[in-house]
Amino acid sequence: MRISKRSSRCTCAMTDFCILLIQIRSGILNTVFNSNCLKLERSRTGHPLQTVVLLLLLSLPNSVDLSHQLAKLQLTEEKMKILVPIFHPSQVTTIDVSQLHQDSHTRSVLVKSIHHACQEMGFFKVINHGISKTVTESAIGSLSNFFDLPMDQKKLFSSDDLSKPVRFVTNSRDSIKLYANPIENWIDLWPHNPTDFRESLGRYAAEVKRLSIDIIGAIVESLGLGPTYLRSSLGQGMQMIVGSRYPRCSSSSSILGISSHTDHSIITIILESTSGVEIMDFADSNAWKSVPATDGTLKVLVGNHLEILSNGLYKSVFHRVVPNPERNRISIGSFLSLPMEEIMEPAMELVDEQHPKRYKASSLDEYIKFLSSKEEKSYIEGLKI
Ligand SMILES: O=C(O)CCC(=O)C(=O)O
Ligand SMILES: [Fe+2]
Repeated sequence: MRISKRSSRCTCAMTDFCILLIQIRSGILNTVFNSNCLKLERSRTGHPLQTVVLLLLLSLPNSVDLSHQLAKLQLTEEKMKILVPIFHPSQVTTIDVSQLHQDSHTRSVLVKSIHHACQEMGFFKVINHGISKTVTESAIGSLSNFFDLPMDQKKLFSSDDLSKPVRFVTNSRDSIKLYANPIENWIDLWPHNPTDFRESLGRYAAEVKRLSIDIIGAIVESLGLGPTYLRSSLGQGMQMIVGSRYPRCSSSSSILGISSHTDHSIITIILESTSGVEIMDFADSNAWKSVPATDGTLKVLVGNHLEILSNGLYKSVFHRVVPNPERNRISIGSFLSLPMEEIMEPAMELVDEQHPKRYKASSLDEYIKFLSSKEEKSYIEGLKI
């Protein structure tokens, strides 16, 4: 393993607090230098890592055999893992959903935070969202039991047709897509093995749909559109549930669970058994940063159809998934959109002479057709005017 330093001058003293951004991919350690100064991020436990990392880096000539250095410093894979960059907690907005229903002042403070998070980061976390641990744990548990089934049973749900309401796919992860709203239209197509699959996943799907509608209410308000904007359509909106299992994979492997993409939805809500989501920080030279999973917390991501609605004020967030080196990772993404044929277009209230329409109208149906085409441009790029 070899590394070349872009700058050999480090202006930091050993005692300085700097942030070192290290990414371990393809067995290569990339150090990112900022203003000629090593930047050192706090570990997940909150302890600065400058001693160990600066010892490592200050001992490096321009090009060194890093494995040897790591061995010398006894930097095991376990220790290296905590060096993957994470968003500083102060950068990540956490919305206490229970407070959205308190007095109007409290709501408007939260709506402002949501506006900031959607505009600056493209995602936020939610706590006190009203979905109980029993519901989330049994959804994750049933899904995990489904993935444990022999491949021939899971493959009963495989298809080349991307528009199938239930579709199992196996590649760098196992995943199953389930259309989920209105649930009575689809649930009979879902797997019935394990026997509690429909009940556990169905319950979670219903609760996360309610939560999504609530959050979209606050998001449209944050755009100045009034909290009931879209609401009547969303009740009948298309909700896709995508359950995934990412096999445990060494952190030195180059395999990604899912590569960089944006979601088609208005918003996506992610429930996960363990960390793995990385978000592109466009305020920091498009660096990939992880957003560690925390118990009881869900992640909310801005999707393409919200980018369209907001006329580009909120951008759909680039994200990817990195497998966990210690255990399999199970996640459940809930993607809420308007009903299949209904078009999403920039809100008229956000379009004027200074802010001309920046996106063509598009429906979910068109997105699915787009997926089946071999178009090179991304869906959202193709809609830009
Ligand atoms: O597994 C996850 O946490 C996210 C999955 C995802 O980004 C997707 O299915 O679009
Ligand atoms: Fe995604």
